[in-house]
Amino acid sequence: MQSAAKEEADPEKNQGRYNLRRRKDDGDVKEAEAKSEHQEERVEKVPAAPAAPAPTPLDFGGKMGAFFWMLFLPAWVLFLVLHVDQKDPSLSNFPPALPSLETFWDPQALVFVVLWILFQALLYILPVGKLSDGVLLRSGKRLKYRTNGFFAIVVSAAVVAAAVYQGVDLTYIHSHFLQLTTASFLISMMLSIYLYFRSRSTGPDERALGGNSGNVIYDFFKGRELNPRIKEFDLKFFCEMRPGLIGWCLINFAMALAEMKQQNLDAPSCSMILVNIFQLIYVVDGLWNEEAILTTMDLMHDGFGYMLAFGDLVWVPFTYTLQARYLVSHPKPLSLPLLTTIIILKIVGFYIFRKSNSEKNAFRRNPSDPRLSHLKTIPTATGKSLLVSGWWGVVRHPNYLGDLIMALAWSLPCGFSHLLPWYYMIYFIILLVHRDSRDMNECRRKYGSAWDEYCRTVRYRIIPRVY
Ligand SMILES: NC(=O)C1=CN([C@@H]2O[C@H](COP(=O)(O)OP(=O)(O)OC[C@H]3O[C@@H](n4cnc5c(N)ncnc54)[C@H](OP(=O)(O)O)[C@@H]3O)[C@@H](O)[C@H]2O)C=CC1
Ligand SMILES: CC(C)CCC[C@@H](C)[C@H]1CC=C2C3=C(CC[C@@]21C)[C@@]1(C)CC[C@H](O)C(C)(C)[C@@H]1CC3
Repeated sequence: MQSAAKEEADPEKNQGRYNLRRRKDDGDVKEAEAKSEHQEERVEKVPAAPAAPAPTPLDFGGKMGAFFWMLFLPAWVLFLVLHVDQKDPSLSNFPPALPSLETFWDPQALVFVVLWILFQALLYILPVGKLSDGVLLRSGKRLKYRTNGFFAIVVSAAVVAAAVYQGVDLTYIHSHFLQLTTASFLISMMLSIYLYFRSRSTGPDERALGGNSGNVIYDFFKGRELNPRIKEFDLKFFCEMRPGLIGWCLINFAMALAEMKQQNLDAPSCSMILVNIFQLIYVVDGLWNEEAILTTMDLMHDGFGYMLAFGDLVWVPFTYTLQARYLVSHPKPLSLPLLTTIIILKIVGFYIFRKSNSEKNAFRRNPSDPRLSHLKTIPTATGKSLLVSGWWGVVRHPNYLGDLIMALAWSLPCGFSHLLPWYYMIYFIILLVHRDSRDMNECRRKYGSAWDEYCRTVRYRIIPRVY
């Protein structure tokens, strides 16, 4: 029989067996049997790589659903882009008139999008910033990620500021929004096709459990390969954290300039400043805590396919900026009580969001972290434990709760004249409720009775005593 240390170092040889370890906070490690009830000490089973894990059940309405979403999502983006441009973007003016086909296409817009992505790729590969460890993969490997997102947004901001100072007119982004969206859509489509074809030469350990049904359309949509890389360049991590996310802030800033131009203002309106600052804080926080993304669902479980490529490169930059775009031609003065309420909501939401995400990330990175020793946990048969007190003892997704409160603070500055700027709030509720149910199924499959015990202890999913 191999020693615990040797088994851990060579997980390939340990298929089907577990290495049981009980960790005390003083770092003492000894072999032990796992207990099934709550316990003071952390019990960690270091998992051996399972041979051929069962694929997960189909999601998003299965094969037909994937086909529907692939067509519906770009159509929905097009609707939002065109509808918000109308003088009166109310539901009674649905649908917006379709422009002529040639209006969709502008080669210059494509060049700008490509240059932006290349610029972000350059910042990503620079040997600046930390190299962070990803989670342990089924193959027993652990990937390294260059987490220099904060550096990337600071350099991007400096470059954009210099360009504006030199007289570059960023309101081009406002006037060519449709063409920029089309260009980004084309790039996301080409990327998805590339991802699908390259995934055919990957082994089972490199594939996501959820994107390998055998159905071309479903797998293309969901994504087959878990961590597609070109040498050290991680495509999923890069796309999720850089061009679209930083592009979101760039577009918001361009909308503030467009508002000043269109409304003949010396400075952006108060609502526009709030939306810009709030969303900038959200993005900067994500990049500052970039390492935490490595323990989120997308990075750990989802394959990289159309859904995420489109989501990262089109959906985020061109729909998350809707509030700023709306405000360009629909100014909203804010009363002092409303302004104060909005700011308080943002602070409360952000606090819950950040604290809960950091707590889970710190726990997943080091279950023996002395700063978390006061928290109760439930051991599971996979070797990982579940937090059952602290933020993750209040509801099962405290991070979603914080995110939703922030989303409310982003929509309120746009007022109640139209439903359109509330789109993000409505979409986000649907997205997070669906993500929560996807995650519940995945965790039940992974953790079995331990997950049921967690759900019995922490009864509510997102909102205490409500849902
Ligand atoms: N703005 C946007 O468009 C979006 C923002 N988000 C935000 O991104 C963040 C990440 O979200 P997401 O990836 O969906 O989900 P989570 O970060 O909540 O990750 C879920 C995973 O956490 C682990 N986990 C669940 N419960 C526990 C527990 N009690 N103790 C320890 N680990 C637990 C499980 O993974 P395991 O056990 O395998 O480690 C589970 O699969 C959230 O703040 C969310 O609001 C998400 C989607 C879109
Ligand atoms: C197109 C579909 C309908 C849905 C696509 C979903 C994607 C847009 C989102 C899936 C998870 C995301 C996250 C963020 C952005 C949106 C997507 C890509 C995130 C990077 C935003 C910033 C946050 O701080 C975060 C926690 C890092 C987010 C992680 C998840």
